[in-house]
Amino acid sequence: MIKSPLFFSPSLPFSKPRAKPLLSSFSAKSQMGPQTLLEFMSRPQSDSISIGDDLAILVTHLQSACKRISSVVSSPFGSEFGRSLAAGGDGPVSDSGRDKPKPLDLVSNDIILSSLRSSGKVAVMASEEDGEPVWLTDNGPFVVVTDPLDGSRNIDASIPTGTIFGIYSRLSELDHLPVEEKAQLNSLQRGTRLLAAGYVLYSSATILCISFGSGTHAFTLDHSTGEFVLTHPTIRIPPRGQIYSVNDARYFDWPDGLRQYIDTIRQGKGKFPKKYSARYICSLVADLHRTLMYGGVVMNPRDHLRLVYEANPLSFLVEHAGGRGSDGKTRILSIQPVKLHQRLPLFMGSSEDMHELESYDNIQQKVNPGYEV
Ligand SMILES: O=P(O)(O)OC[C@H]1O[C@](O)(COP(=O)(O)O)[C@@H](O)[C@@H]1O
Repeated sequence: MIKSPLFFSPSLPFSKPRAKPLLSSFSAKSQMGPQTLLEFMSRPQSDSISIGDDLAILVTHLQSACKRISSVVSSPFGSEFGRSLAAGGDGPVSDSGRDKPKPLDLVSNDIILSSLRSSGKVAVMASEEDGEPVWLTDNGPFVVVTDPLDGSRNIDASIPTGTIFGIYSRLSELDHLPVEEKAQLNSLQRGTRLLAAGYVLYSSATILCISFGSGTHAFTLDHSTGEFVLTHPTIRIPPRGQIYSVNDARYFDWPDGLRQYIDTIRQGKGKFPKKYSARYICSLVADLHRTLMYGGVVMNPRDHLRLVYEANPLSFLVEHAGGRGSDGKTRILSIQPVKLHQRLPLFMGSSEDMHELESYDNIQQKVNPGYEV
């Protein structure tokens, strides 16, 4: 049974979540209305997987953090508003080859960090916004990897953005190591070890998509109650789509294999004899969400996206929806990370489309002239 309170008070200005005391109170089937995320977590996922109280508490804190981020990104007062909500405000970030962060990235990072800290369940958080992982508490059972606000380069144009997260068990066999070392090693676990992963899409709707290792499920934020409610149970990505998603202004920097693949499916000459359409938002969570719904492939063929907190959590979701995530040669989840901000090409999508794409062999873009937009 859960002993600690499930909700910390996010004091949202526009919608107040109805605080409910304990996860155990959700174990009975909801009598009215759609199933909330809390109710969902109180049920066994499958014969082999049930979500323990500790993990449910952590996810509850994470979803509260994402509701706050949702308010921040949609606020007319922008980052000033976000700054006042965030626990620690912004601050200097060391550059270890990462892109220059925008203010709302930092605000979102602070919100996530503060929610993980107050959950009491997280030993270490590794974020896109921090040069090194942050150690939180020695006996926290979990490790969280996150990109707090992906796609923020487009935020001034109100393009959808997203939070990405992955949850691992803390490796207790490393407990004796110095803090910096165990923080690093805990954060560099292979994707196959993920316990859960998810994203939150901030778009016309705020959607939390999550997998605990048995199916991928999406919940939509009901602004009238402040609850995420189950709207897309057990998502199955269609085995074939008719959409490819890539920044094809880079066509002339692509290797032959990728060009041939795109040329072929555009003309309807691939294994699926229909002409494909292109869709590219340039916001990874939004492009992936559409791909999960409609099928097809979403890709960034150059070494740009990060293995630990982008490719792994998203590939976990795709695999549990019946699709595939790859770097063009290797299954993403099987790659051993060697550094926190490691970048790689990323291809995800419908199983048959991915199979066809990977059969072209030479699809990873090695040329990178340093694009400015
Ligand atoms: O410039 P490209 O290669 O099209 O990359 C776009 C991708 O970069 C991202 O913006 C992430 O990169 P940043 O973290 O540098 O913003 C994704 O959301 C998007 O899919």
